Amino acid sequence: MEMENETQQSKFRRICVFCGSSQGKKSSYQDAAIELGRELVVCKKLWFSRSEISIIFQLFLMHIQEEEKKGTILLWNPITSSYSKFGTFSVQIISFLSLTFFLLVLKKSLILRLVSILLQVSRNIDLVYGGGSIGLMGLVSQAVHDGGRHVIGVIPKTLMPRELTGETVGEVKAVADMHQRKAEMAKHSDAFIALPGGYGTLEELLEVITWAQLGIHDKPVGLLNVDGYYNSLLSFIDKAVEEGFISPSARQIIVSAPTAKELVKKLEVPCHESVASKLSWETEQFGYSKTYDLSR
Ligand SMILES: CC(C)=CCNc1ncnc2c1ncn2[C@@H]1O[C@H](COP(=O)(O)O)[C@@H](O)[C@H]1O
Repeated sequence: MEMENETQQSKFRRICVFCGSSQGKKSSYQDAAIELGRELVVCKKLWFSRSEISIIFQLFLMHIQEEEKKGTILLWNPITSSYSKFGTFSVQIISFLSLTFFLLVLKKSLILRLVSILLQVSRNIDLVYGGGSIGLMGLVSQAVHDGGRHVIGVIPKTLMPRELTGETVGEVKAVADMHQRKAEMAKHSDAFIALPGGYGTLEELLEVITWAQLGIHDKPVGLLNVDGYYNSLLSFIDKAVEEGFISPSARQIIVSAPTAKELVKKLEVPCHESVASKLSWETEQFGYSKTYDLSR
């Protein structure tokens, strides 16, 4: 039996999340931020690998053999209407039959459903974000931190006073300004996700899309379209494609989904090809002497 996709372990080590410094009016935005945080930490495992099945049955067999040695396993004999002890041969027959039953008779979907209820596996993705505990930023960072993953907040020195950003969980990276913040956030991440947000979120999102278009990085960019919040932005982008301002291949840079689970799953699949040749991000234009290579 072919077990595709044997593991759900993520290919991403760190994801950068852009989101509102406000919580938004609907509770669904806040729920989505928490759900995204949890999704980075853990996901339901949907598959057993062959080696795992074999281990489970070995353990099952060992358990039955132990019980059989103790003589605690009794078999109901309908002919004599009495219980008799379970022999080693019976143990082997039962183990063989149950294994065959599991692998050949039970439907794959049923096995998967059972397994997805029973098992959880870590995604183990760390978070990079704008720092602070205000708005959706606070909710997503707290969820990742609570899940035991590393959180890196990148904050410009001028925003560091707590009354502006609130208490930050995890590691704080102080940077000179907003430009350096975006470069640092991008450099330390393997993918980007935008939750609902305002000007700041839009600016950060559009910048990483533009960088992908220019070939500065080829990291996936996801839009968490909670309750259709970004529908009008997506329509506008489609209009720009129609009118010839955005190329159809550059349109593919944005991957969107209504839930965190679907979005992270979509991002795991290689999505956009490098739209332009790879460049190194020269930040001299912003007054830095250092060259940032965003490809990590
Ligand atoms: C001075 C002031 C109003 C500070 C508010 N406090 C903030 N602290 C940290 N990052 C922020 C703050 N406001 C906006 N940002 C940045 O802009 C994004 C959110 O902006 P917005 O709420 O979508 O538009 C965040 O990802 C973050 O990178």
